[in-house]
Amino acid sequence: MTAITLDGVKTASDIKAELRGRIAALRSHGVVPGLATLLVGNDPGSETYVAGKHRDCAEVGIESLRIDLPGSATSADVRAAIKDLNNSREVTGYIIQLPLPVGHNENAMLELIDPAKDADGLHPTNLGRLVLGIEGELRSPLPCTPAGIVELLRRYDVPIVGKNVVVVGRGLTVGRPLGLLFTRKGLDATVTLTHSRTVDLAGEVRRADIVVAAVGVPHLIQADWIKPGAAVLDVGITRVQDPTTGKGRLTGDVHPDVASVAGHLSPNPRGVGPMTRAMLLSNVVKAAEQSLLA
Ligand SMILES: Nc1nc(=O)c2c([nH]1)NC[C@@H]1CN(c3ccc(C(=O)N[C@@H](CCC(=O)O)C(=O)O)cc3)C=[N+]21
Repeated sequence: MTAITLDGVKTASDIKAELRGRIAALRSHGVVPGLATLLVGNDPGSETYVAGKHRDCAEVGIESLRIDLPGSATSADVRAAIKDLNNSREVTGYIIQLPLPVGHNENAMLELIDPAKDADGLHPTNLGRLVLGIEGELRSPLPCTPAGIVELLRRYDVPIVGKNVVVVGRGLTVGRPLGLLFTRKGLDATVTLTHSRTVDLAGEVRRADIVVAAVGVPHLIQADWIKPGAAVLDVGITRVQDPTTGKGRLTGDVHPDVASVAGHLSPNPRGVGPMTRAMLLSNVVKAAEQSLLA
């Protein structure tokens, strides 16, 4: 038996097709959604992701603006760029590409984002609304990777209510908000949030109906840890250099043999990554729709 592939590229493409119509409607009401990215330094991974976000915007009809600061930018420079983005009339939503180079206080910078323009859902107000469980998604953007994971499961009819979800990793952008999202009313999963000090990780994962691996340790999740038929989402990405060709390659957190045990498996790349980008677009469109109602 081999797992059903949770195809992030195809699903993201379906979502983009749906968004195109909503963006056209916004434009006909005089609202032009615009996404900006703020990138500091020149980490090659971050450059790739930012480029992808601008390509996606062009595909669906969202204007986009790219602000790139050199690695030598000071925290005052970053604060000034954030202030400009908050004040810009063209920018209806934006993200600060993480991680920022060492020496910058990421949480302090995230707090400076206008919560109404927070396309990543990482401002404390929006994370707070996630904790409070304020319903009506128009009210607050959800962090893109958690939202993308749930959307991918939904579109493949993977049941969530009452299921045991084991999340591996407690990071700000994935694990921690995902635990909050899965336990919301309506999703109603039972969540175990594991991390580097978890005593028996394999034992925890073995109880899971849904496993989300978001740690960035190549092939950490082994086939014999997986309950037969479980859904497995591979989120972590590590850039590894092929020893023979010297070419860069992406490796996920899930061992390839998991495909013979799992019921559903998201590949990596082409799984959660494209969904993350689709949810970013969705957050921008929702915020623009919200501005029409306000
Ligand atoms: N403020 C902020 N928001 C983020 O959402 C955010 C961030 N910072 N920092 C880094 C992580 C990582 N992330 C990815 C997005 C798309 C792919 C993606 O599209 N990956 C392609 C492969 C791309 C490639 O070839 O490198 C795929 O999975 O098929 C991956 C990872 C967003 N993040």
